[in-house]
Amino acid sequence: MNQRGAADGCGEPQGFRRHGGAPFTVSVVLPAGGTGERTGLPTPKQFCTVLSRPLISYTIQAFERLSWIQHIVVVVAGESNALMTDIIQRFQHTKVRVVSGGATRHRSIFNGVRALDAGKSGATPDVVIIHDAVRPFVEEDFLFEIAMAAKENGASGAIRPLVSTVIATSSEDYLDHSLERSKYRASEMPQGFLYHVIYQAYQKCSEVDFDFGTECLQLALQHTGTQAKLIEGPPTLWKVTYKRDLAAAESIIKESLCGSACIISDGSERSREFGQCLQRVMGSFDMVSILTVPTGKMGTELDVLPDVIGDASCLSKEWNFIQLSVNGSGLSEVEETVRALEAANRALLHPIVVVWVRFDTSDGLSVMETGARPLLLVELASAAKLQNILLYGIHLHFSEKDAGWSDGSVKRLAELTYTLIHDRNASLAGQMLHA
Ligand SMILES: Nc1ccn([C@@H]2O[C@H](COP(=O)(O)OP(=O)(O)OP(=O)(O)O)[C@@H](O)[C@H]2O)c(=O)n1
Ligand SMILES: O=P(O)(O)OC[C@@H](O)[C@@H](O)[C@@H](O)CO
Repeated sequence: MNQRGAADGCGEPQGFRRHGGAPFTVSVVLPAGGTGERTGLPTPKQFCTVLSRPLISYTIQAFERLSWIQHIVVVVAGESNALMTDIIQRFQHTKVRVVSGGATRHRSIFNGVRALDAGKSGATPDVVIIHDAVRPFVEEDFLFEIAMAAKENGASGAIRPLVSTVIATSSEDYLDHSLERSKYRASEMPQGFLYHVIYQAYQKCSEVDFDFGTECLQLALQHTGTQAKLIEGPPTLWKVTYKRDLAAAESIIKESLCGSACIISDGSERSREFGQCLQRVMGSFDMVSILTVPTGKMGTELDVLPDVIGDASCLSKEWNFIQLSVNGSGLSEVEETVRALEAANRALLHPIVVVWVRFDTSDGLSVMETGARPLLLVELASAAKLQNILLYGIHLHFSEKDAGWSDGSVKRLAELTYTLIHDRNASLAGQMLHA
């Protein structure tokens, strides 16, 4: 059984290690030197923002979080070098080096491969993974398979079934013949190579290869006789090519961020009961995990909340927060939650949602109706938005005379809360909605 290396005592990733065998090292080249013409956008697609973060940052994150990846070389056009350096700093990316790209994808990739040569990066990797920077959705398990297959076969590549039949056209654009689709596959990324295989392949490349080629696996076969092992990958390997793909990427990322929520009660009995009722209803919204943290224990010290927020080891990074307050002001506690999130730097990589649910049972005109409270919420939300924290308010009123909240009102509240968490609409931040 192969083991994925963990960082050794000095924090250096070990790379892969077979039982009793020598570990081998893996580094990555992310070609990102293109202009993204097919999107029709002025900004190259790898730098287009998705949920307030450049697309390339998601791809880098997919690799840097793996302890067995040693170095990540991002290859960008010369004019994007400063932008790329800023992205690395802003999103605190690690293991990343930036090198200049070339006029074509192959030229960019070769620049990246050369940058991994011993003299430049401290150690030539045994295996290099090449992955288009505009393919942000790549999972560790598949990368593991590609790297192992490259180690064992010299080269490996991701493939996917064709979704359209491939045809050959005559010089006058008539049908010449069509290919039997079942015999062909689409070549995708990631691809893996023994370092010396891809290095030699590029050294022997012709200018035609460099200027018109699109397939690294073919170069390895043609110039080094290395036949790549092909592995069918998941459908998530698709490449952002057109403008619509950016919208699709944002939708996928939003889905990945709304799988969990932390319900924070204000410690009162009513709030605890309501939190449990809301948890039950929210559970039907396939919220993967919900945690109720009574703020009563937190009091002014908030000794529990920072533990919950800061303890990323047991909490996914995608916590969303639903803060309940019954009759009390609640806004000061919401402010404490926002401060704790800021202190834990939890919104660095994606916007975090805090939904303040204020329900009151007063029969008179509550402060909410007077409009005094919403102003404070707007101010708090404006400041929070600067920290990538989206704060929304929902007001729910029911009379003490009622037996309690109706299932209908809780369901309505749950639907509204889930929508705010899912959509993460920055324009609605600070608004006090009514369930
Ligand atoms: N000279 C180039 C051209 C492309 N790429 C990179 O190769 C990957 C896949 O290429 P593609 O999807 O074709 O990107 P673009 O060339 O930018 O797209 P277009 O053809 O629409 O301009 C992208 O991450 C792109 O940035 C590169 O590093 N250097
Ligand atoms: O062809 P494009 O320049 O759009 O993108 C490059 C892709 O072709 C490439 O990533 C895979 O086909 C694998 O080689």
